[in-house]
Amino acid sequence: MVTKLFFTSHLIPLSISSANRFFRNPSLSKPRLFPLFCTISSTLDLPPEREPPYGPSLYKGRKACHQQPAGKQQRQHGTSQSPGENFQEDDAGSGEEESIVDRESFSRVFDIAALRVPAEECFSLENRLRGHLLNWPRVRNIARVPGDEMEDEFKKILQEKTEDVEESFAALTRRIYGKAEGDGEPLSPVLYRDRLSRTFNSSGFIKFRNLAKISRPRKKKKMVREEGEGLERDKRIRKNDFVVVEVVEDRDEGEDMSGLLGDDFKRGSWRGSTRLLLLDERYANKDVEELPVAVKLPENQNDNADMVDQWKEHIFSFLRLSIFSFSMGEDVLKVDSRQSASACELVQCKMTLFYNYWQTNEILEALLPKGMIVPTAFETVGHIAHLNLRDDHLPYKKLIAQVVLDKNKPKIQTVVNKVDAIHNDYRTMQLEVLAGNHSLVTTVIENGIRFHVDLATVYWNSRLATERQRLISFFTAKDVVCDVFSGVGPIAISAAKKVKRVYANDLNPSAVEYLERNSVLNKLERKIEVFNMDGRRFITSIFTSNKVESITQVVMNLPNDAAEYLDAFRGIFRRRSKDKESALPMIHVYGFSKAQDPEFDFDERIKAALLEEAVEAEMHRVRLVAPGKWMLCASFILPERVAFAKEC
Ligand SMILES: C[S@@+](CC[C@H](N)C(=O)[O-])C[C@H]1O[C@@H](n2cnc3c(N)ncnc32)[C@H](O)[C@@H]1O
Repeated sequence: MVTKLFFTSHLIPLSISSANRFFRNPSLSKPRLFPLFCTISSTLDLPPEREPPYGPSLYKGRKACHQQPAGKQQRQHGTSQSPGENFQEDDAGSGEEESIVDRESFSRVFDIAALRVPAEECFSLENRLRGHLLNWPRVRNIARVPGDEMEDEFKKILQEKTEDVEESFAALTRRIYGKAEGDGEPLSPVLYRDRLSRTFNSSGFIKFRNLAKISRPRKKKKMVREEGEGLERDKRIRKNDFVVVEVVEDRDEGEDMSGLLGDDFKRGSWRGSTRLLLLDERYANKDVEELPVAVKLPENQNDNADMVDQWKEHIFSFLRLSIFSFSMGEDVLKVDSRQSASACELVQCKMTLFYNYWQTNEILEALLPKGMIVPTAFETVGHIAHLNLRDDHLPYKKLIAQVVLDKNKPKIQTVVNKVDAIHNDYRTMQLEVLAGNHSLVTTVIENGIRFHVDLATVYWNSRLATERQRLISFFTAKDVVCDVFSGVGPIAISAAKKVKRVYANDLNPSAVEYLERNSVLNKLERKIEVFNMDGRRFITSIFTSNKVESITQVVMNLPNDAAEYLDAFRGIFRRRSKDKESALPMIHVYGFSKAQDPEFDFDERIKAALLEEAVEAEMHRVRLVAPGKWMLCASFILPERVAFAKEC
């Protein structure tokens, strides 16, 4: 018999005395490494004036009680374990590094009321109860618990008329104990295998080669047995589970039938397959009478105030608590005469939300000192998340990185932070790996093109993807492109897909190596010629070679200095006759400006480098790279006077 259990209020804000408690490895929580943690008094206390928020929150619920490590030993001996613990060990078992965040401390248990309803009716009831069901992000309001599914064979037997109860039960026994020799009843595959394995000894496997294979039970999902608060439960917890719903049942009542039909057996199974419709948190621990009319009323009667008596009648049929009883002594399955196909019952549940449930900001808010801005934004380059931590975050950098990693796996495998501003010629970033694997070689897909990148040795900026697309959209199939500062080739290779030919250059040997690799990777190596030299030398040599006549577009993406390389274009055509028809190339040069009028400022720099006033550049603001600092792209046709200048 299912009974309702009532709990006292559970909305107790948790008080955690020190963030050190969130560290799994005690050595990492030492003040030596994280000095500021010692000063944190409480991260999960709500300010007194604030109500606990509606919906799931780390400020609400009970903390799941855990049995600390000894884990593996306990499991081997079949003793109890907490969900959070199992969840973490599953992770550890899958080869993950041990986390410095104590994930278990983020498990929260909430009391929830639910209607246990016949499986086949749950969707229509879900519709009908809309507005009264649990509406928490990412939590389905239809829940399943172990033992809620009845096998078709049993269902068939139970559907048979009750007069034939003895026969039904005999059939059931035959199926369970395999006593069906010669009576024509097919055994279930499990019983069939069982009988085979009992019929043959180990050498018999030779005769039935597949027997070993079919007899081997499928790898079971880990079963966890937990004992706590006077309740006993079985449940499966998969690695990615972030919520577990358990029905709270009174263990003293009725017979303990677990084990009779397998570990998942529960009394509820006998009434057919069921599902739980989780009711809104407002209805937790409420008595039947306290439930809203809409939940209790039969359909189409919601607005009829005179139907109170009918409601009451309905409540009793709706919330019937006893459906079947099972008499072991008589070996007879008795079906309660009040059984109804649409019987529902109100049950109390425990819903546990695990670490995986909470979002990055919720976890970091709990971990970091009060008032600290929570860093949640990051850039991604392939499998790498790139944080830009502020100075006050630095004492917590590993913790922050771990949470970012946990919350963004499997896409993110490595979390890094920029150690210093970019100073070097190759524009590479000094990165510190904070969490995850230490490989900075990754694959990025941009506009359908794959690039291999080693962030330790080459430049890459995913934020420029749109700009690169904009630029390439101007190119045509007739163009010949010259990329002076090409890096690993995001512009050069994308352009090569569209244009006639590309000459790509970079000073950084590693960038050039990746550029070549990426050309091959994208099967464009025949259209790209790669150079490894200083940009100025490259401009001079390419324009004095016989390739010059064909170059129509020049890209100069080195925003810090590119404008100052423009002087290399002075006199590049001076050995040519002006009469000879040669197209002057279009130049796209990038630059930064902090000026009030960035376009004017950049234009001045271009004119100064070219020693030419008559430059008609079209300016485009690419993005604001820092407050008041713009990245710009100036596009102009190389003035004839510059190209044919006699002096350099
Ligand atoms: C801002 S990155 C741009 C790379 C590429 N265009 C992109 O969008 O990713 C500038 C590139 O110029 C290269 N570089 C720096 N100084 C150079 C020079 N003097 N000559 C040629 N390349 C240079 C760097 O190695 C770097 O790869």
